[in-house]
Amino acid sequence: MIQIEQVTKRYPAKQREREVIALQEIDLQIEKGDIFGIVGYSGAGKSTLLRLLNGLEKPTSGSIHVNGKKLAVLSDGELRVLRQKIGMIFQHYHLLWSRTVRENVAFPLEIAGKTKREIEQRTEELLRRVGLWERKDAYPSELSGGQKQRVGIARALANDPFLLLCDEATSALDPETTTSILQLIKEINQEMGITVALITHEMSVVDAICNKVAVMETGSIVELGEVKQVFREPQHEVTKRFTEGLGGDHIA
Ligand SMILES: Nc1ncnc2c1ncn2[C@@H]1O[C@H](COP(=O)(O)OP(=O)(O)OP(=O)(O)O)[C@@H](O)[C@H]1O
Repeated sequence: MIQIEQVTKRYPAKQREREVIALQEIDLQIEKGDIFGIVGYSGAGKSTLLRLLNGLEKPTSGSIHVNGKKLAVLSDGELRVLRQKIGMIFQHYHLLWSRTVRENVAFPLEIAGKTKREIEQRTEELLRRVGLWERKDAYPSELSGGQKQRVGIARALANDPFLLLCDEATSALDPETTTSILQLIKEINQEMGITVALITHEMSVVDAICNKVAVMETGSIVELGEVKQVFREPQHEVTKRFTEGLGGDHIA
């Protein structure tokens, strides 16, 4: 589904600052149905990789194919259509604070030009799915962190994405809420067949729901493979540090 080949991303030097090589010769494949974890410390290049995946930025060199289409050759219009089919959730939710829960979920449907009736139906369906229909008229400021992330998830699913990108989606949540949000992401993956790519600095998140993992350090992937295998025999120092003391609370 996603093929990343020899991708390098450089940010040119600015006054007094040197050029940054955010990603260096990255090779990565994400297959349909994966819950793919990308883990690394701050500055490793995870967010840059996510921005390249949804076409927000272009690689300096190398190629990215999504569903067989090379991103670099898509027109702005084609990229926009593709991006409607890529849902995204964020650490700080990025909700519209002046809109109710229902209106937040309706927003991407309005942009996609759906009819009022379609929007009403789909919004109700999604809010019921994430367990927030009762709070449909609340404003984000009236919700807990976990509830806000459920709104974010419902909004991300609005246009039937084939891919869900999660940017530190549970990093602002307490452990119990984290477990329930990860459970929901897992269910979405299994029930709706949506492929998930998530970035995190917490190996416990990878442990809980991912089947594959890439460990990043300073712009490179230092370890890659099936989660079980990587956890059983971590090879790289960074992976060893990340996997130390993990108990293996996998969500089935
Ligand atoms: N727009 C930009 N211009 C210049 N440098 C950038 C830009 N975006 C990212 N970088 C640099 O690229 C490197 C990788 O950053 P990135 O945000 O991808 O890492 P990360 O692993 O997501 O870290 P964090 O977890 O802190 O978000 C860092 O050195 C960062 O300073």
